Amino acid sequence: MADSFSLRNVLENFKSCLSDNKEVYVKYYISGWRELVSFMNSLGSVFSFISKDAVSKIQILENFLMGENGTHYLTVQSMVKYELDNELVDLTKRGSHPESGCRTLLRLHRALRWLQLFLESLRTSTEDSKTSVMCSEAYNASLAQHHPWIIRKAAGVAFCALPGRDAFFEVMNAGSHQEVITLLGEALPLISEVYQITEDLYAKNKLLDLP
Ligand SMILES: CCCCCCCC/C=C\CCCCCCCC(=O)N[C@@H](COP(=O)(O)O)[C@H](O)/C=C/CCCCCCCCCCCCC
Repeated sequence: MADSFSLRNVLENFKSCLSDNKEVYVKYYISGWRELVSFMNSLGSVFSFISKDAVSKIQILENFLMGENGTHYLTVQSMVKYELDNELVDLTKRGSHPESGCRTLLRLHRALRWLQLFLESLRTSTEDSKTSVMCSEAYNASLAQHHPWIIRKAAGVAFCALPGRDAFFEVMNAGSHQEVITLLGEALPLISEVYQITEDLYAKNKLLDLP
């Protein structure tokens, strides 16, 4: 299991995500995802196909942020404005901008909804709740509708390999079960706010169905 992972680090990144005027910093958004991916990697190779996809999307965004136009990628708001103003987004079908920042972040944004639902389910779970069931219910209510059959099947198989609730709480590395639950209660409003701000921005700009 990952020694360095801590739910607190995830919380800190999502806390740092929002600027005073409620813009979402790309830097902390992808740092939050990096933490989560390191956690997922510690769960075994059955999750590799998921973490590879997440890492490649994180990397695309990091490359934009570190690139010559990086100042436009400081926040999700500035990225959307820059890419739309400069016609850098494939809006209806994939073409000359297959890996725009907007479409790449949208994939992680949809996964953030899964995370929100899964963590809420964990927070309110009881001793006999099953992580595989919680994970799969969260997935079916969010990401699944954007995935083809083959990915849904593979994800279902991976969920069955999740550790039980007690082991899961242990690897979150945030103290006793009660402390983990308290921390989840602090993290969830932050994650939800980042999710909602991004959702509203994408909806306003008609970007929620980018190919
Ligand atoms: C606080 C600790 C507890 C929670 C720990 C959660 C750790 C989760 C870490 C990462 C989650 C993975 C994020 C996955 C992003 C998927 C993005 C996506 O939808 N990609 C698909 C579409 O991309 P394009 O083809 O359009 O470029 C792509 O096809 C997906 C491929 C891989 C399969 C994705 C399955 C997603 C399942 C999400 C649940 C992860 C379960 C982990 C359980 C700990």
